Amino acid sequence: MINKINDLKTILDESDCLINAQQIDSALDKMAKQITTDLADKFPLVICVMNGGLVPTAALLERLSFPLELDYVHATRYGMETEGTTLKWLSYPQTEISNRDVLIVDDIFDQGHTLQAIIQWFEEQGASNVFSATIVNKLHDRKVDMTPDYNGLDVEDRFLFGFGMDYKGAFRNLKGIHAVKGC
Ligand SMILES: O=P(O)(O)OC[C@H]1O[C@H](OP(=O)(O)OP(=O)(O)O)[C@H](O)[C@@H]1O
Ligand SMILES: Nc1nc2[nH]cnc2c(=O)[nH]1
Repeated sequence: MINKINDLKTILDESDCLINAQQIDSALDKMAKQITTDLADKFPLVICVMNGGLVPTAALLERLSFPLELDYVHATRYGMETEGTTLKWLSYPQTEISNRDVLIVDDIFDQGHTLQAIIQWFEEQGASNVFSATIVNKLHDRKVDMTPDYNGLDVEDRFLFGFGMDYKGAFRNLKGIHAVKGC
């Protein structure tokens, strides 16, 4: 365990902080304004995509002051790895979805397979509209054929952690977004 903690400290020390807490805050403020304009009268069902969506969802929710409901899905494509594989669903929402306006919140839009599959599932359950929001969009050309309705910031194509995103399970708690040295 001591070795693991020391390794993680080295990863953090050697990382590059690409986006700081203030930049995230102002991106969230802008997203919340747009979301309020679009959804304030729709009593949306906000869906947190666990685990990475936990911190972003909480940060977004405290900026939304209209009636909404909250639920979550737990789906993972990366697990403890830095390369994604097939999406594993670990938990489905309990709230009735048909005829609801749904807003899915996640930390990152990377290749987009996770968000695309989750949106498709909600559409199949009869949601009236499915919107999606991510804090960061990674810039590369390996994407699915869709983009989130709301995105905070674009970021370079490196392995990221912080503000919900993990490095081998750690660092979801960081206020900024960091990139692993050399990745
Ligand atoms: O756009 P994609 O290439 O599909 O990747 C994005 C997804 O990857 C991460 O989840 P992960 O599978 O690591 O699970 P986690 O949320 O528990 O970290 C992240 O939280 C997104 O849900
Ligand atoms: N932690 C983390 N999860 C991801 N899922 C997809 N891309 C990333 C990334 O860069 N970092």
